[in-house]
Amino acid sequence: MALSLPTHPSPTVNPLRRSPKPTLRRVNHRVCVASAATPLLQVNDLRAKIVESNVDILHGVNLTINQGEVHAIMGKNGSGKSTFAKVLVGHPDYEVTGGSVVFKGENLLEMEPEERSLAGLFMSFQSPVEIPGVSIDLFLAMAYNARMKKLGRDEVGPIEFLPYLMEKLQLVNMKPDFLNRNVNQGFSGGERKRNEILQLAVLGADLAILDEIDSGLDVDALRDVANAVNRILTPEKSLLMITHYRRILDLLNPTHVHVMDKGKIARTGDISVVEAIESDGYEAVSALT
Ligand SMILES: Nc1ncnc2c1ncn2[C@@H]1O[C@H](COP(=O)(O)OP(=O)(O)OP(=O)(O)O)[C@@H](O)[C@H]1O
Repeated sequence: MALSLPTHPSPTVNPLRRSPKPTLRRVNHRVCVASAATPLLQVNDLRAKIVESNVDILHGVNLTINQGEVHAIMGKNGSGKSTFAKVLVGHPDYEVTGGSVVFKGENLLEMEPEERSLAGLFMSFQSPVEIPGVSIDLFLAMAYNARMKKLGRDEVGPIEFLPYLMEKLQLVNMKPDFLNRNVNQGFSGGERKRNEILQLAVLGADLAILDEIDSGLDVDALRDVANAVNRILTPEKSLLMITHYRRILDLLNPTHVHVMDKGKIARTGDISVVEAIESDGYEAVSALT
């Protein structure tokens, strides 16, 4: 890795994170850090359409996420879950047609996708891209240093970055030889998901959006990925996950479960919402609003 010499302090302390002034509270088995004033993410009446076809997909999404909360969005296929997540990170396929999104007190919709990531938003994609010829360690070092540069901080050299990377690799229970693989090339479904979680561990985020991180995983891989997410999550970090399955919810203990229907959040509750979905189906649960 051709990187400049290290100049910032211990790499085990992620310099991308800024310390809040927390007060502790307990939500659903997790000790959370309650921000005194503003929510971490405040979405109001968000509307969006597909740029190419002009088809409206989001029809007024409302959602509030505070520091330390774990939110799950469920819903029928095609209800708009992934579109919502992609609109949050600024995917160019979609145009916001109404509403507002405030992230850490700032207007998220005015930021470029890269700025959103720098501000502390991370998203895993259902189908991550392959990058032939670029090894994972090099990719992660480049991504990490790109952030350092944007933040006006010194880049990190290999001598400092590698121990930091190895620590994160251990955190997500992956073997070092994984780092020599090219990004997502020839990866199994499980390896792709683990790679996404490794990226999250290395780059850090105040709000991680995980879109179907559990899809296609065998039971052992699912438990590994969930354990890794639990180890990455600290009390002041928040998670928004999209899933169809209860198993990951049991492992990640969401504080809030939402049901999306026709581009809106149709119902919000705790894990009992999942029980209602399992016994009565989405139609019945959405119709309760
Ligand atoms: N870029 C796009 N081009 C064309 N259609 C799109 C695009 N993005 C979303 N859609 C359409 O918008 C609707 C919502 O899609 P979205 O992927 O958000 O649903 P979802 O709730 O995540 O579904 P699933 O549970 O199957 O993943 C679908 O009808 C989908 O085909």
